[in-house]
Amino acid sequence: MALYSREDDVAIIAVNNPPMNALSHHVRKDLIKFLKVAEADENVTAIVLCGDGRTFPVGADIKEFHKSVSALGPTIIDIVHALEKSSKPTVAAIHGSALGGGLELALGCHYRIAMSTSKVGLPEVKLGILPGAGGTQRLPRVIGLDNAMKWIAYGHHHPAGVGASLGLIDRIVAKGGDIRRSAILFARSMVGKGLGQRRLSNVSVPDASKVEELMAKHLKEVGLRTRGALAPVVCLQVIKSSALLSYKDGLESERQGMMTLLASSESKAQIYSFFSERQVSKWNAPGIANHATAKPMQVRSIAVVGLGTMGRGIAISSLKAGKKTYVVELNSKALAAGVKYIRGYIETMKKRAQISEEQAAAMQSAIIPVSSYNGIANVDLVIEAVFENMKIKKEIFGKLDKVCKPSTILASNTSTLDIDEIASATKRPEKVAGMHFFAPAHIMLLLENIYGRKSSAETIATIMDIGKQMKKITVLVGNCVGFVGNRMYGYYTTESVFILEEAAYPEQVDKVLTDYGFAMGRFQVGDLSGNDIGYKIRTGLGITHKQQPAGTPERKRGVLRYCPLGDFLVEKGRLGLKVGKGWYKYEGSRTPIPDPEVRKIIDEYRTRHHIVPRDISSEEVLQRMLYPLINEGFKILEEGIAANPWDIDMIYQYGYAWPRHTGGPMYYAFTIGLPQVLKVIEEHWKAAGASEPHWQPSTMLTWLVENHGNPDISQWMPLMQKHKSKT
Ligand SMILES: CCCCCCC[C@H](O)CC(=O)SCCNC(=O)CCNC(=O)[C@H](O)C(C)(C)COP(=O)([O-])OP(=O)([O-])OC[C@H]1O[C@@H](n2cnc3c(N)ncnc32)[C@H](O)[C@@H]1OP(=O)([O-])[O-]
Repeated sequence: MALYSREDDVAIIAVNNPPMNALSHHVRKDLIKFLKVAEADENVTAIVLCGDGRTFPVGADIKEFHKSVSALGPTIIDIVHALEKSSKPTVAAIHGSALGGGLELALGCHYRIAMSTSKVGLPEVKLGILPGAGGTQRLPRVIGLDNAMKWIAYGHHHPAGVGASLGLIDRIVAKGGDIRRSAILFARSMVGKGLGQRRLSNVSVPDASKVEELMAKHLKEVGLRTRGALAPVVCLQVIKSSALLSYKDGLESERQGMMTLLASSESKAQIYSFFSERQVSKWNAPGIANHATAKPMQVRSIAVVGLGTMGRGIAISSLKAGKKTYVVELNSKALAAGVKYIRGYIETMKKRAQISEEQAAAMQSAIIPVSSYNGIANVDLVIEAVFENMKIKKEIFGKLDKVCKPSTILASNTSTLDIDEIASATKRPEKVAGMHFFAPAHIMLLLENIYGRKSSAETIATIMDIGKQMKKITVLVGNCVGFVGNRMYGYYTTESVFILEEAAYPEQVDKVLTDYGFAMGRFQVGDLSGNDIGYKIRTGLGITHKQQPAGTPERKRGVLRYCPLGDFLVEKGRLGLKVGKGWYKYEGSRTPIPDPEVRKIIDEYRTRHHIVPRDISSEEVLQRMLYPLINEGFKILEEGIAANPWDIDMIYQYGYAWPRHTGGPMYYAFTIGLPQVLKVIEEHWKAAGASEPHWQPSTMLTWLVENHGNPDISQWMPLMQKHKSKT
């Protein structure tokens, strides 16, 4: 709802719809009603619009989208026009954030004042839509076309001070000031000053003459930065109309753009992503604990064992979260190198104004270098980040168990290994868990937390809480080889080399993936992370080409199909970007260049095995790259390793750069339709049989299709649970 009050001659209309003052239908009704009251009251000379509680309105109510209530009048644009039309000065008093429809309301006001700590922006593009309450037409009239294109096409939130420098905010109230009081005084001072030019629909766009040039510039940038997404392009086209058409016709173009985007699968995927991102923090470890009941332990200090690339990043994340951070290397040279890197990184963040001087000083003084395990006996949490080797990890956990106080939680940053086996090296398995960070750990937003069979509720709640304190998207999953992310990714890479054998070169596969929306294709990613990583894993499994006894068929490992092309590359020194050659060659930059040498390796291999390359469609490449991963996702849900499909999707968006506008692998499957996905998987399974088990259809996928067709993604788990409880 909204509340109406008077301070002498100034009317105050305050939105009161916790937690974020979203502009739900009942709020919109109140706003129109109170504006009429204020307009009709001859004792009112000015009107202040504000938000109660945490913030000014942060936009339309996203929960109403794709429901009929979103279109029920009054709409936000009706309120914008009522604010603008008012014969009395209207002032938006912004504290917290004014975003989306909230900022559009503020743009309807004749004046805007804001706290210096506030944020403003039109982030609709991140929901796959555009500012649909006049924002595309009104913002360019205030801050110019160039800035408006940047703000709207990328959807960033901007400090109020930046808004003030562009003329969007008329006055800034210093931290600690009283925004409502300032707005009342400001509104009163504007009475009788004339409102003509304060009504944005009367004003023209300042840099309208540069429209074509700006359009070309921004379309190019958007193409590179948000590959394959429709909303940024439609946003730009609609903003363009603000320079070319009347305000009224521009609004019509905005309305049409909004209809197109609202109907797109992209906006549904983005809205799903918005809620999924928040949903993952409401974790559940079935039979052990959940977010509502389990209490985290207070963690004041964290020790990071191993200062390689991962350990350094984890230590920086710990310092950023304000923890006393012990950094551990038994070798003094390695310790010094690690500490030097971490200290240098903090200074760089300070220079780039990413952190303040005080924060940098606090982080520097919270680093405690240690060269023996005894030095970390009293820490609350240890995160081990040494080599991916079970024997070494077990040795370390055994030692930590002996020296650390009984309450210390011991976590491993393993990306694939069995947490229960690691825990078995200790006498405190209830205090052992996995915390799988993604490189570089201080930058990547994903944290995949793993609970073991014996992890306690408190241990799980604590690692989830630490993820939140580190400001990561923290997803809880169960224990299995590769957990969720890498277990699924394994089949993505497996299938990619099968495609090379049969039909395509790396650049052709990668192009299909970048056209789909990935920033990089699978082979470019391989080169970037180092092809030797996969090679080491395959060596650990004893399956590389060189490890086989003479006479082993090159394309088989037991009954399984195998493709050794990746092995050949590494054995020829083509480790990837770091050595200037891998699946591609690199000539002094990170730009991948298709390499005739690689084609030769593939061609010779095909000739040796009498494979005649065939034409392959982009559709087949995409299906073969993505469907095995989706199929494995269903197996992961079926086994209870992930509690919900959105857990998997968030892991993929934040850990594997899955294009957000398609929602993630599981949501994408829902968009395509589960029956269609299953049909393709079954065809491959029929053709490949037991030699390619990743095509064996998941029981859950099959059951859902046979019994429910393509149920809404929110229903997958409830339907399965109901079915299981009956059988
Ligand atoms: C159909 C025709 C329509 C035409 C008109 C179009 C008008 C307009 O152009 C479209 C829009 O405004 S689009 C909107 C443009 N605006 C945006 O995109 C801004 C969206 N919001 C945000 O980005 C973040 O919430 C903030 C940065 C504001 C705060 O971050 P923080 O401090 O980390 O807090 P938090 O954890 O994030 O949120 C707390 C709780 O609030 C919930 N909730 C939040 N906003 C909501 C909303 N608008 N709605 C509903 N709920 C919303 C959130 O789900 C969570 O619920 P839970 O049940 O507790 O999990």
